Amino acid sequence: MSRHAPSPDAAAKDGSEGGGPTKDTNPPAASKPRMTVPRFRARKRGEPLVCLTAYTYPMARLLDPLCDLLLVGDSLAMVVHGLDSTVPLDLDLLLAHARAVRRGAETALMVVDLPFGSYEASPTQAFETACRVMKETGAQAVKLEGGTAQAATVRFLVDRGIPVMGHVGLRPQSVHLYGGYGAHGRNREDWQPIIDDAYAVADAGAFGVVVEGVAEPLAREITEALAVPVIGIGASAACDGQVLVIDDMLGMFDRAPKFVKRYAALGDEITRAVSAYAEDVRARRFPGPDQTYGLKDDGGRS
Ligand SMILES: Nc1nc(=O)c2c([nH]1)NC[C@@H]1CN(c3ccc(C(=O)N[C@@H](CCC(=O)O)C(=O)O)cc3)CN21
Ligand SMILES: CC(C)C(=O)C(=O)O
Ligand SMILES: [Mg+2]
Repeated sequence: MSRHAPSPDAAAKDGSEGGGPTKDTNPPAASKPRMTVPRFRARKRGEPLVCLTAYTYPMARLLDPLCDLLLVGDSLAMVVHGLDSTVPLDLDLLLAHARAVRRGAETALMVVDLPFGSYEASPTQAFETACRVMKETGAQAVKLEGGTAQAATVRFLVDRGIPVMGHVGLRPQSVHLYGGYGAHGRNREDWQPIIDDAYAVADAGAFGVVVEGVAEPLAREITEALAVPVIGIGASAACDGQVLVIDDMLGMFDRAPKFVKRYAALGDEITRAVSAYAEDVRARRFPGPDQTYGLKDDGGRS
């Protein structure tokens, strides 16, 4: 199976991560052709797009055959590193996770968030950061938060060959401006700036737009208006696809947003497994005979 094919390495700068030749695409799997930006864009109003975040190699391996898009989200800061928001996330830390994900992402479209402070100052700053993402991780696209205010930057990157996803509505990097992670657009008089944001990034050449934390009728209006896929998170089933933070939907993160559906309770499962291990160790039940080396000439044991 393609899952067990050798995993090509992305362009890691240092030899400590396995080196390997520089490749920007993996060989396509037999059953699932590699998702590309044009294929993704062509799914507008088609079969809904399945998207999830991934932060590590083993998780990327598991999700890749099941998803259209894997996002190395800046939610990494909160979910994996225990920070209070995405604001402090360090670019180099994100790049290291993105390189790991790239090794497990064979067919899904791989997108990496630009961290807070790494792109907002100018199109040039954004281009320099996005270049590092593309060259050092092997990602196919970047995502950045913002609408009208970032439209010139989106255009600048796309004109220079870097595919961009927009992210409008609830923008977690602006948490301190809003004072929290509340939903947006729950009153019709608040809709226009969000609609303007979505149009602005799409007109600037974004191949898709994440819409987060908005009321259903607004999500529907944006989805119907844009010519590119709208990926919702806490934004109703009206969108062209959905994205969730993987740890939230697996029940591994205890501060998951209210809009998350839990498809598993892996946190509980880990507690159960580790409790059983702890009891076994304390009772000297583990390791048992099957997990113990004997002497080579001892007969039954290996
Ligand atoms: N684990 C995780 N999942 C996410 O979806 C996610 C992150 N982290 N980090 C970055 C942002 C932050 N997100 C969040 C976080 C919390 C709520 C939430 O609980 N909202 C409450 C209101 C809270 C408030 O008013 O401050 C709600 O009822 O919608 C929503 C989105 C979405 N993103
Ligand atoms: C959930 C999504 C859209 C995201 O931006 C993230 O995980 O950082
Ligand atoms: Mg993000």
